Amino acid sequence: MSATPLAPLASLDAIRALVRTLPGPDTAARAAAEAREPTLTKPAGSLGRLEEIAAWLATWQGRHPPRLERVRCVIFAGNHGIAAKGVSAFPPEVTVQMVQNFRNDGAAVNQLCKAGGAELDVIELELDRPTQPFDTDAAMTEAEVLDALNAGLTLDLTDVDALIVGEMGIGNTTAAAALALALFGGTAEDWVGRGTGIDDAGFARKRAAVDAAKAFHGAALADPLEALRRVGGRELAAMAGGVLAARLARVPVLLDGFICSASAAVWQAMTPDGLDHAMAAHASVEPGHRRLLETLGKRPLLDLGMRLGEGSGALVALGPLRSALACHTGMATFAEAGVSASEAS
Ligand SMILES: Cc1cc2ncn([C@H]3O[C@H](COP(=O)(O)O)[C@@H](O)[C@H]3O)c2cc1C
Ligand SMILES: O=C(O)c1cccnc1
Repeated sequence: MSATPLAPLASLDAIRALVRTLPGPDTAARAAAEAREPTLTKPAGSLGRLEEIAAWLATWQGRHPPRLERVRCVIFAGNHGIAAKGVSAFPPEVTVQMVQNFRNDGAAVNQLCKAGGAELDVIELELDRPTQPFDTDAAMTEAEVLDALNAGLTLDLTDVDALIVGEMGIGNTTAAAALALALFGGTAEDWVGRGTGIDDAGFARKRAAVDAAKAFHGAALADPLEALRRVGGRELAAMAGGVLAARLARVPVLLDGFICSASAAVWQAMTPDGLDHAMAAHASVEPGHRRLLETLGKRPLLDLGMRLGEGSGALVALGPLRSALACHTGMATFAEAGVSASEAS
């Protein structure tokens, strides 16, 4: 386990090197969780995916029993040059206005943190300096994307049992679509959805922006970190950084919706096991999200028709996580309870 917080990394190559040496699963902790499960007073497998969650928490915390005492939710906010091109139903100033709402305890994420038992932090990433419009330029310079990655990489995860990263950034479903296309191919139609609820004309502009980005950046998008720099955004890079920091600190991650998942997907595009410590909390209404989760091989825990971002879907999924943990750690075994075990051998 690495010391936390990490020192900022000096280059994208340093991040590439880090991704080549990611810590793997703790197989002893997983074995301990899997050994306990059939001893508990229930028919084998009867708690369904709750059993899988308990083993996953143990595996990626490197601890049995796992725990969920301290859950951290960090919202990163960034502004996007592409938002000036009419790709969102809302104006770009909503980003900073919503940050104020987070600070005033007025947003969905504030209520869901309280309901789910998570600490909330909001990190603003140069809101007065939007990224460049990525259909005609690279969104960020190398120094800018590195700074944003480091905002997540240097999160203090000491004693944190699970991490949720969320975002606020008007226009960022367009950036997420462009990033998903860069990482996994396909067409703009595959990845572009209506985000905050854009009308038909705006939806066409969104697809055109993603098509234009594909044509403008071309083969340069083949490298995942370069794709993040060219078509991503500050909050996307920071979320990716946070997900990587969590892997190094042995902290399991709950992925939120489309923007969060596309950002984290950079690591799986770089190395096949890059997101094994992350579980898909929910399936967003944004159609690109389902496609992305299928591509990543991740089955969402919940499907509640949500399409908000802010970490909201991941926070709701703390319910099933806490339920899984309560059963795994609190249930009596057949021997303890004097309940007869199954007669099937
Ligand atoms: C009031 C409000 C609160 C939000 N909270 C999250 N988002 C979500 O919507 C934005 C992405 O959608 P698009 O790409 O269509 O702009 C992001 O800020 C995302 O976090 C919000 C959007 C609005 C308007
Ligand atoms: O899936 C998401 O996270 C999402 C979808 C629409 C708008 N904002 C976020």
